[in-house]
Amino acid sequence: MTSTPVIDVERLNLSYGDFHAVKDLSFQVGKGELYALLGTNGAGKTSTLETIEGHRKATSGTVRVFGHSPRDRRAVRPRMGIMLQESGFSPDLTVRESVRLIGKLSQRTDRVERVLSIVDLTHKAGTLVSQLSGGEKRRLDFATAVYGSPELIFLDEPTTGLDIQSRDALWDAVDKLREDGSTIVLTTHYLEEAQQRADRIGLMHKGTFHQEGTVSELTRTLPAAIRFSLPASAPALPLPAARDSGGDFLIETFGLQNDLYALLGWAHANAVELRELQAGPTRLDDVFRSIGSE
Ligand SMILES: Nc1ncnc2c1ncn2[C@@H]1O[C@H](COP(=O)(O)OP(=O)(O)OP(=O)(O)O)[C@@H](O)[C@H]1O
Repeated sequence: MTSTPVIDVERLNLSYGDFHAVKDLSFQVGKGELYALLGTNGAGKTSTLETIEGHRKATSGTVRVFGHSPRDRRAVRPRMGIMLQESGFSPDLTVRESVRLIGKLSQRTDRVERVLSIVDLTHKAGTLVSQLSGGEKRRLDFATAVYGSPELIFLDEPTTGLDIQSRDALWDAVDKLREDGSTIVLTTHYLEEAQQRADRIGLMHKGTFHQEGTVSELTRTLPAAIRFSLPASAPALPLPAARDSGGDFLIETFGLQNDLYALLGWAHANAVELRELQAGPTRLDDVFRSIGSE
C-alpha cells in the first residue's frame, strides 16, 4: 500500500472479561478499496468493526482511521458513514425528517432530495418510519452511507431483506460512491456479493484471520470443480471422477482449463452428452466450508 491507509489495525486485541474475542489482528484498508470482513458466527467481526468505528476501546493494539484514533470523534466522524444492521430511526419521524437528521448528526452537507432519490424513497418522503416496509427501512438505513458521500463507508449486512431490484440499486449506488473515491468496508453473509465486489477479504475465525487476501488468493488454495451427469451407456471417463450424493460426477482439479478441455474432447469424440455441466473455480462458500472441516 503506497499512500497512508484509510484504516490501519495493528495487533488489535479485544477481551470481554476473560474471553479473548479478537486476537492480535492486523490489517490495512487503502483508499478506494472495498474490503470485506467476513467470517464464521462469533468470529469477532462486529467487535473489530465497533473498534474501528470508535464505539469500542481496544484492550491492546492500535487502530488508526485517516491517521487518527477512531475515538477522536471530531476528526473522524464527519468523514465516515455507517450503515448499521438497524439504524434505529425514530418511528415518529417521516422519511424526509430522518434523512435531514442524518445530515445534522454527520455534519456533512448534501441535498435531502438527492439522497432520497438514490435510496429510492422519494415517493415515501412524507411517510412515517413506522409505516415503512422492512426493505424500505433498509434503504433508509443506506441513506446514512450515502448522505454527503463520506470518504469511508461501513456497510453491515447491507442487502439483508432487500429484493433483487433494491440490491442492484444499492450496489449501483456503492459503485458510484467508489468512483468518487469512497473506501468501503463490507460485512455480509452473502458470500457471492463479497466474491463479486471485494478487492480484498479478511476471513475471520475464532478472533483471528483464517485467511486474508484477494478473492483469487483465498480460493486458489482449494481445487476447482467440474460437475455433470452421464447416460448409463457412456464409456469410461478420461479423468478420475468421484460421484456426489446425487449420483452426479465430480472432478476436482487445480488444472481446470486443461481438464475441461480433455473432458469436452472425450465427450465430443464419443458423442456423449455431459448433462447439466457446470465448471468453475472454487467459491467462497467452499472456503468457508473448509474452515468448518478443520
Ligand atoms: N459484550 C460482550 N460480552 C461478552 N462477550 C461478547 C460480547 N460481545 C461479543 N462477545 C463474544 O465475542 C465473540 C465475538 O463476537 P462478535 O459479535 O464480534 O462476532 P461476529 O463475528 O460479529 O459474529 P456474528 O457473525 O455471529 O454476528 C463471540 O463469541 C461473542 O459471544
